[in-house]
Amino acid sequence: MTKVKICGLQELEHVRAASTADAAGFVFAPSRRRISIEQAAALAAELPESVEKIGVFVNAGLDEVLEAVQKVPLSMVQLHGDETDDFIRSIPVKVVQAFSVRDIEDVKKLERSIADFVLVDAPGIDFRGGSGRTFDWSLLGGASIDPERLIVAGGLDAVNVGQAINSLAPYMVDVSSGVETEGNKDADKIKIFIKTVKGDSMQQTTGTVKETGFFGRFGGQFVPETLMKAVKELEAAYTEAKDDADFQADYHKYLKEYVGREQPLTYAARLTEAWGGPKVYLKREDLNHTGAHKINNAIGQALLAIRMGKRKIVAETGAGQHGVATATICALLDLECVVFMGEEDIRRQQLNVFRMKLLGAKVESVTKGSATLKDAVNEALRYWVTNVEDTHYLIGSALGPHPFPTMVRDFQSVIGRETREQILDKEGRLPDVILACVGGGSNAIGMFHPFVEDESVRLIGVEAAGEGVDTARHAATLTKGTEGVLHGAYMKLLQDENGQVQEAHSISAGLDYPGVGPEHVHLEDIGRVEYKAVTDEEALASVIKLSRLEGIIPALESAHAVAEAEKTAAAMGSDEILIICVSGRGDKDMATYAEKLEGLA
Ligand SMILES: O=C(O)c1ccccc1N[C@@H]1O[C@H](COP(=O)(O)O)[C@@H](O)[C@H]1O
Repeated sequence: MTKVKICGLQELEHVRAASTADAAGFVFAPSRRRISIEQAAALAAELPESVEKIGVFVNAGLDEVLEAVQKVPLSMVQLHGDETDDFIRSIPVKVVQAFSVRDIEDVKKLERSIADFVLVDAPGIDFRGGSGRTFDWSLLGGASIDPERLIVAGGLDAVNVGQAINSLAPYMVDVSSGVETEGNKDADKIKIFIKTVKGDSMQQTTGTVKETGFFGRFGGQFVPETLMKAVKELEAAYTEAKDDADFQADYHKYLKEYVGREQPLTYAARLTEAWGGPKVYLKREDLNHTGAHKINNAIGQALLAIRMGKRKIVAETGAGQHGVATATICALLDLECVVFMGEEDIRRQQLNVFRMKLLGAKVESVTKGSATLKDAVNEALRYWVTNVEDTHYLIGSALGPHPFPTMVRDFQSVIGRETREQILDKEGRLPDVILACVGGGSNAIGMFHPFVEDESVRLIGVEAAGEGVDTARHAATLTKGTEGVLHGAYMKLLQDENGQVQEAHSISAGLDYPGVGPEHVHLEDIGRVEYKAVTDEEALASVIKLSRLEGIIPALESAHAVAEAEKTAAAMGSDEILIICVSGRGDKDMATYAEKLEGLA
């Protein structure tokens, strides 16, 4: 099992919290975490003998290192400076040599290390280490280093450590900033980190939940132990609620009286004429209160949270539609609401940011990674880990650990159920083709689910091809992704050969997620649903078409489904029926349309 080191300890309370770790680090180098040899000795005395006591130095004199080894006493020494091989040989205990990894040249250097262990870290900012930043783990892909000598550090925390272990299989993981709050060590975070790695790492969880929440081979509950209780509690609460007539009545009352359901299935006469093929119908999720399908799910989960006695909600948002839906429901039901949103998405979707604030939600800007949806999910998960007792994570798509993908699908299935009844009513038969856009995949799974058993109905999910699926800038997870774990579920995702999650791109903030809901991956796997990809440019052209032909300005996400529908319709006859799910309206995208569409129009 991977060992854990908690570094930068300065106070007794935190030393105690770290007593179940395998190693404790004391920083003697220039740092805000620096302590004296005497202080380290007093703290080390409180630790069990089995815990390694590691001193961190940067270009210190040999006398200082030897004094610390003897007085603390230290069982290992960690060197972050430019220490020579002779210096390393002079140290009477095991030595960890740290390397900042920026490029392949750094990897070559660490391969030559004579130290007992090699520690890989991100380059420091103010000091030689402890910056809280991750480095590109894939650089170690071809490195000739025995994993039994490898210690991984740099920006680790309870959320990403599972992925670090899965990618690099190191001897030990080392954390400092990731177990701090506002620059100080946090006893809860220390315990959570240790438990995540030792008690129930992502790898170990696999075995325990094989039976639960899988769609074929996909899904599951790949979460740290610290979230397992909350996930199980949610699973139990949802299992009970979904069969409870009162809960269902309440949920449907809000859908009718607050969201404004049922939404029409509009016959698109001019689009039908322009495409010259099948009869085209539009399922009008754009008419929902708050402007998109997201509210169907937000209401269901908020009611469930209240049923579980949780009155605080955390959510992530990409385009802002889920954030607005969540903030809306929280205002309505008097729940506290925090929404994490990538800085890049905040820039693209300012109107929705203001809406959320106006509704009383706190919007937290996420600057890590690509500062988009996946990073917002990471931060929301982190927040949930530390506030799990009184907070429900109201996830916005059919993603995450079981029961989220099933639960979100069920709450969104109102789309497909209404559509089914409406088309039978209007045409007396089922449609030939249904299309919906897929980011995480919630409007699509809600639309498809009631038709999955109807083999005559062709189901097409449409992903974002961004600037093209053969470029590096797309979000076509099902088309180009490979299998792996992301945000608690086994799915398909955009990752490199070392399991590093890649950045997804789409002009549409709601589609640029590098994974996809596990049920979609299963439906593709068994050949029930086809998945296609549409570029930014094609989606923009469809915005113009739908606006001019039907007087409906779609959201950028929905425009992807319209673009693919046009291609599909070209091969269909006039006796056939095609339905497009218009998942949301374009108000939120108006700034992008104003910027991009002048030339095209
Ligand atoms: O923690 C410090 O302040 C520090 C200062 C100088 C050298 C190393 C230091 N700490 C080491 O840095 C890495 C990564 O820490 P983080 O989790 O990214 O904050 C770790 O090995 C610490 O031992």
